[in-house]
Amino acid sequence: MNDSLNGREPGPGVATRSRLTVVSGPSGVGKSSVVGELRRLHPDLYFSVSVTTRAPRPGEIDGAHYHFVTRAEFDRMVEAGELLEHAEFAGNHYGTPRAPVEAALASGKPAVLEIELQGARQVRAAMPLAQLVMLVPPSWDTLVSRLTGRGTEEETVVARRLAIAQEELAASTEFDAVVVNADVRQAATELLTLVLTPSSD
Ligand SMILES: Nc1ncnc2c1ncn2[C@@H]1O[C@H](COP(=O)(O)OP(=O)(O)OP(=O)(O)O)[C@@H](O)[C@H]1O
Ligand SMILES: Nc1nc2c(ncn2[C@@H]2O[C@H](COP(=O)(O)O)[C@@H](O)[C@H]2O)c(=O)[nH]1
Repeated sequence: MNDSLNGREPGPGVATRSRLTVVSGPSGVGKSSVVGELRRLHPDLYFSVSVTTRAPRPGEIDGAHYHFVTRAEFDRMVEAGELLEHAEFAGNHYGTPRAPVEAALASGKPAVLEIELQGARQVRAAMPLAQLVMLVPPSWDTLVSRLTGRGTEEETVVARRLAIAQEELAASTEFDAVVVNADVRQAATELLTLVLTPSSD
């Protein structure tokens, strides 16, 4: 099967081996850190910028870290079918703009999404040839100290995210690959190999 559009038929002249990789994993495991390193290792990949209703953290830039949108705008995008997947996570809404991902894959560029579990499941259902990678911490205590040490969320939000983290880690068997984030550079190198490996179909 041709995998350029991850399960859908390509148009004429479309490159054939680009692939969508979903990077998921519990809050605080280091997804942004590892994907940031992946971008430094291979700037030519396509990295999706999500929309979110969450307020920006200090230092986050609209259009770079996220597209920060109102709930009304988020709902409009959902209604218009502009999101490839979307989910509510710990009180905020997040989604992947569809058009840029499809354009990247159609042009032959591997694309990388950094999203939570519900979204990963939606991508798997819509694009069966997408590759799902879960990033896991070396230990539960490490995850707790990374999330609390980041200092970006209040205690109640940290507790909420850790409760969800237990469910996310339990779903690791649904994923095609599991990468342990003990060292950011090492994890990004492993991820790069996965991202550049074509699907076997
Ligand atoms: N391998 C690592 N060793 C030590 N610290 C790390 C490592 N990876 C990430 N961190 C630190 O852990 C914290 C959480 O990392 P990061 O924000 O990348 O996680 P995340 O999975 O993207 O979180 P969220 O899903 O909540 O956005 C940050 O302070 C980051 O610097
Ligand atoms: N389903 C989606 N999840 C997303 C998307 N963009 C980010 N995320 C995930 O949300 C949580 C919380 O993120 P934070 O920036 O508030 O810490 C985390 O797991 C992200 O990976 C998306 O477009 N869809």
